[in-house]
Amino acid sequence: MAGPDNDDAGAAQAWLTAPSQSAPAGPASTSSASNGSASGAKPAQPAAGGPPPRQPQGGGRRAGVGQAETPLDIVFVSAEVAPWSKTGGLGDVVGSLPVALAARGHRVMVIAPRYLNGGQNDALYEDAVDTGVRAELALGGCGPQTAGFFHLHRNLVDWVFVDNPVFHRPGNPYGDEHGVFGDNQFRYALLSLAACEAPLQLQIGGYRHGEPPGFAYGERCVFVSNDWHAALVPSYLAAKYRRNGVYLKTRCIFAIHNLSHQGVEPAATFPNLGLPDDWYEHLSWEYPSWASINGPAVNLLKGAVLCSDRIVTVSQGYAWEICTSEGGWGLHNVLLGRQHVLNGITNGIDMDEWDPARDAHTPAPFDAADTSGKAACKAALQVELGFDVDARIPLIGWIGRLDHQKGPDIALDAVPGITQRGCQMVMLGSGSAKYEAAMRAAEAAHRASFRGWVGFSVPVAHRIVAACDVLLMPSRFEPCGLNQLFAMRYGTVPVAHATGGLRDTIRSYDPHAAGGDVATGWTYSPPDSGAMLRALDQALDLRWHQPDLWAAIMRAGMTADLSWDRAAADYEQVFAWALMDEPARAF
Ligand SMILES: Nc1ncnc2c1ncn2[C@@H]1O[C@H](COP(=O)(O)OP(=O)(O)O[C@H]2O[C@H](CO)[C@@H](O)[C@H](O)[C@H]2O)[C@@H](O)[C@H]1O
Repeated sequence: MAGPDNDDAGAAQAWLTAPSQSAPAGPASTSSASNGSASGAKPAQPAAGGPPPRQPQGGGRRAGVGQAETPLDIVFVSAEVAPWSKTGGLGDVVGSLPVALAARGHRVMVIAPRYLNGGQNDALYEDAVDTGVRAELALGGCGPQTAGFFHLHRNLVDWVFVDNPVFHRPGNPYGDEHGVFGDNQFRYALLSLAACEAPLQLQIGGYRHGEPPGFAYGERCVFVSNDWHAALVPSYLAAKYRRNGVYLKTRCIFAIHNLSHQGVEPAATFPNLGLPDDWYEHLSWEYPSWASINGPAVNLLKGAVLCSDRIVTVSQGYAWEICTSEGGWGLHNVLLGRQHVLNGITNGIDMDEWDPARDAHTPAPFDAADTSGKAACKAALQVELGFDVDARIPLIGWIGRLDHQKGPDIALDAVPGITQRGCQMVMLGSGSAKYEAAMRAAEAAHRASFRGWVGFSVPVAHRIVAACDVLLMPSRFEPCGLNQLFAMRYGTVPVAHATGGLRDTIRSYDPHAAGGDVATGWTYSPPDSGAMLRALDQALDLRWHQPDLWAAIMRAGMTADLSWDRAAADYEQVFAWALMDEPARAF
């Protein structure tokens, strides 16, 4: 069996039977639900009384990239971005949606921290040059702060990295082996305020349509601030800038990738945010009764829901779920109040990075026309894992953060049942120590046919996605999910809990369906191992007894339009709506 891979920068990782190292903590802040097409290609719904929705872009893959009717200056703000600082799906999205928007003719800047942790990952920032600009930031009780800006122009996008000592420390972006960093509210307030300065101060914006470099984006742009870490951007724009006559024509879209993290801290921290006193009401918050702590608090994500011009989340299913008491994490009433500006846009995937015909991490190329390379990938992974090498044995995979959301416990509960069915299974994940221990125990008990990998390794993720027959996604909730999309592109059939983006993107097999589109996988409910095993049984039965239909299911996934160009066009529609309206909070 193979030992640990060392090809993933900065990752601590090991097969469980190899000498194991502790994995970096997963992302976390201080606190903390429709059927659809295979492509997820439903257009965003308009706000009530808003303009009619744009027509869908067509079902199949489009020959070329569309062009924007109105090129805009767009500024993304995010705590993580692939490849520099990805810890999960947020990094994937912010690494690829901006590229898709730039390819459509927009001028796009992405602003994220310049994380230096002393590991191999630091080298990724070497191509970014110091602009020499130092922004003085007024962050209230924290005193004046300085932010530097490093810049790299690549794939038509301006990648800007905010530099400050708070981003230079061992660990992952959000924490280290001791847990989540205690000053994350301050670190991401600094990022958010620096991001507001970047379009005004950086003379980098000259790359659109052959314009000469050397001028600023200026104050007529569209911000896309992502998740709680960038949730102060709409508040800063409204309270600090518009009140002073700046950014009057700018709009801010707030993108929710995961509502369970909201950036909640005690109310006493409000003065540290550098916001005027009268802004407190937008952020004020009482912990819900189910929270383990109580007392007055500030909730950065709540502020963004109230103050941003439009809100986007990453699937239509999730846009619905977060407006319910079950899926709203205490914010459903606030979200219901702004439902008229809330849209769900299903994520795409990076079709270059996740291309089975050109994947540098896998041993053999394949595509929908010829899947023989997939069999080679499976055999290679069986060798690597020390499993029997046999194409007939179903190989089942699971990849994700070891977090309650992703249902690693549900997957682990099913291990005895899966191995009894004669399958092999591999799990890749990092995060909670208790789930890591459970993976170790499962491997010890089922050494012939179960392997776990503790750590974060993009190459291993590619090898598992390419090799497996089935990918399990037992997530309790899933705003969009990317692994099911990667899996479909590699002919790996997803079996997933019918929730959020999983239900939107997987066309579930229905033996009673009369004609129509071929399925791309299975969805099941409720989110427990029994329901998951029943769906897996149906899938395996079909694989054995109707191989032609199984191949058609694989092909349907592999040929679905999962590209970002479709989603990028939907984002453009949201930008256009935002620009038609007055700012949500003028001052
Ligand atoms: N141990 C490991 N080694 C290597 N790679 C690993 C890994 N663990 C996870 N990954 C990778 O990290 C990414 C995770 O994507 P998800 O869609 O599951 O995102 P996540 O839940 O982090 O983010 C949130 O944001 C995204 C983006 O909007 C939503 O899709 C999602 O539903 C929402 O919860 C994938 O690229 C996956 O392959």
